[in-house]
Amino acid sequence: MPAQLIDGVLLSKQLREDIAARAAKLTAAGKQPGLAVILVGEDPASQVYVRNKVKACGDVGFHSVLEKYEADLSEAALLDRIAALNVDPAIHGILVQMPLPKHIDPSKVIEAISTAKDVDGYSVLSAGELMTGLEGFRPCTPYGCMKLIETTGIDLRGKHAVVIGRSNTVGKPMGMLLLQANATVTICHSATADLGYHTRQADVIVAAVGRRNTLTADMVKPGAIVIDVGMNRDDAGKLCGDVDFDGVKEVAAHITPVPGGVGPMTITMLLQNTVESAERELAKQR
Ligand SMILES: Nc1nc(=O)c2c([nH]1)NC[C@@H]1CN(c3ccc(C(=O)N[C@@H](CCC(=O)O)C(=O)O)cc3)C=[N+]21
Repeated sequence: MPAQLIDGVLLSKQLREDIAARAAKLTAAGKQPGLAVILVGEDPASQVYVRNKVKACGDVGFHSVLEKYEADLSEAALLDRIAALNVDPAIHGILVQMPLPKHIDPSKVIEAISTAKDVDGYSVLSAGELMTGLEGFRPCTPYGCMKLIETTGIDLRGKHAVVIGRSNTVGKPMGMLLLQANATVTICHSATADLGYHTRQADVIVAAVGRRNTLTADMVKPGAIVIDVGMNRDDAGKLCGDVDFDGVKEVAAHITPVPGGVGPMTITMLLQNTVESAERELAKQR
């Protein structure tokens, strides 16, 4: 296959070694990094994700707590738990797994998390910090995508990057990070008239739609970098991304697989944000 595989498992392993070393230092200084993960309801996919996050914490020497609640937990009770975790000195990151049950307003919940512990980077303030280039937590998935792109050694300055998808958690922050790296950025979405017209001009394509086969080989310029954020199931029930991997790998120069690409990096950047949060906390005390 002409395209080189960008291996998110390998990169995660390398980055997690550094995170573990930083965690060990913090622990020795009496400030072991701590992550609280809150899951409301029994969504089976969410159960798997939060278990992976908690396991990853253990692997790098973090303290972690997994709080599981029934789907009928009240919004007020959830907000109370967040208020307690906000002032818990053993906790440096708070992650409320999305999606939440319908009777809970996700935006109220996200904004209740102390900005200093918003390791998902989902709050309005974190979004503003990203947009204005201030220090703060970057959303884990787009942040991980940037790290994956960096491994190619290709400088994004002056390159044309096309993001497919405009969600608050991936598409929009992805556009901002690419812009900060001096790329020329186009954000495409469901109302884009001719998606292929845009993607064929792209040096970098980030597909974050949630629909398989959104990006096919005829839509890709030879030599492009293709990052696949999608998490879908094919007809056989196998995990697949938004990109027609088998076709696109013959055209692109670099491509991420699903699984083994963006997914593991999302968790790695969550760990990185959490260790950074603990480091900032320690620096404040000194
Ligand atoms: N507050 C919040 N923060 C999140 O970061 C968040 C969330 N809610 N809700 C759901 C999405 C989804 N997400 C994934 C993370 C890792 C993998 C991952 O590790 N995927 C593996 C495969 C896992 C498998 O085999 O199922 C891979 O791509 O190789 C997937 C999905 C984080 N999310």
